[in-house]
Amino acid sequence: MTESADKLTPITVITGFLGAGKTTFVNYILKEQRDWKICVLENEFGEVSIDDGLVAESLDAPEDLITMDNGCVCCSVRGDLVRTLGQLVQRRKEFDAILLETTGLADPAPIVYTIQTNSKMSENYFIDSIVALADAKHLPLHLDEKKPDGSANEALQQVAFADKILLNKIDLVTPEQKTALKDRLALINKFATVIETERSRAPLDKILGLNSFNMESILNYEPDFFEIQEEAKHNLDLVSSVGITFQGQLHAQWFNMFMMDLLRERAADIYRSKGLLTFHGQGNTKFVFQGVHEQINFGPAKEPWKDGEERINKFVFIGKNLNREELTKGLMECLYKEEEK
Ligand SMILES: Nc1nc2c(ncn2[C@@H]2O[C@H](COP(=O)(O)OP(=O)(O)OP(=O)(O)O)[C@@H](O)[C@H]2O)c(=O)[nH]1
Repeated sequence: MTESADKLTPITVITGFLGAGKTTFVNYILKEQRDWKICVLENEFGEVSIDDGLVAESLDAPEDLITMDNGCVCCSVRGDLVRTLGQLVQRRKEFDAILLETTGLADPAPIVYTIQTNSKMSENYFIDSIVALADAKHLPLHLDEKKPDGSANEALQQVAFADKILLNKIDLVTPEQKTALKDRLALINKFATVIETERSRAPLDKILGLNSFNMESILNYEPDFFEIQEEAKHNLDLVSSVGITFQGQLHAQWFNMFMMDLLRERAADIYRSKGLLTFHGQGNTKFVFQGVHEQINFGPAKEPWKDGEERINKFVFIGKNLNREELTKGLMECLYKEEEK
C-alpha cells in the first residue's frame, strides 16, 4: 500500500457496545495483518484506562498507539479527535491505515460528521469502514433500553451506522437466538454486511481496505444527518464509571467470592468491569480481569509485572447506579493480610 501514501489515509472506525469485542478485534487485526503499518487510536470510557495496555502488547512500536482519554470521543469530537488526527497529519504517511476504537458508549454519528465536514480531516483522511461489534448475547438487552430523555440509544446507533456488523460471541447463544438477532439487525440496517464471529476473528479481506463506508446508506437511515449533528449532544448521565486503584496483593478466593456476589446481585446494571490485578502467591504474574454483565473471566496478561514496575490493582466498573464507596470497600476487603496465612 505504500504507493498510495500520498493519498488520503483510511480510517476504520471500530464501534460497538461496552464489552462487545472491539479491543479483541483490534488485537486480532494487529496480529493477523502484517502487510500494513497500522496506527491505533484508542478511546476508552472509564476513569482508569486498561485497554491501552492490552493493545500496546500487540504493537511493534508504542508510538503507534494513541490514547484519547479526555472523555468520550463522540462528545469531545470537535476537540480530542480533531486535535489527535490533526497532530497525526504530519506522521500519517508512515501508516497505511488507522484503526479508531471508540468507547462502547460512543455514537458513531458525530465521528462520521467530523471527518466528513472538517476540511483538515477530509483533506487527509477518509472513512474506509465503520465496523460494529455486536455482542450476540447482550446486544438485545441494550437495543431494548429506552432512554428516558429521548436521547440516542448508542447500541442502536452503532449498528445503524455500520457498513459491517460482526455478530460476535456466537458461542454464547443458541442458533434460534442468533437468527432472531440477525433478523432484528436487518430491520435496523439492511445495508450492512453481517459476519458471524467468535473472539472477533473475522476475515480481514472482507473488512479492511474495501472503502465500504457509504454515506448514502447513512442518509437513507437519517436523511437529516448533517442538520442533526450540528445540534447533537450525547447524554452520558445515566451511565457512569468508577475507577479504583490500590496497592497490595489480592486474596484470589476472596476476590472471586466478591465478584460472584456482586454480579449475582448487580449483573444487569454493571455493563462492564475490567481490571489489572496482583494476586498473593502468584509471583510476577500480572492478571487481567474482564467482565461483561455476568460473563467474567480472568487470566494472566501476556507480559508479567516488570522489574521495578509498581504492582497495583486497577479496576474500572461501568454501568448504572454504581456505588463507589461500596465497591472500594468490597475490593479492599479482598486484600491478603499476612496474619491470616
Ligand atoms: N465468549 C466469548 N467471549 C468473547 C468473545 N469475544 C470477546 N470476548 C470476551 O469479551 C470480553 C470483552 O472483550 P473486549 O474486546 O475487551 O470488548 P470491548 O468491546 O473492547 O470492551 P470495551 O472497550 O470495554 O467497550 C473479553 O473478556 C473478551 O475476551 C467471543 O466471541 N466469545
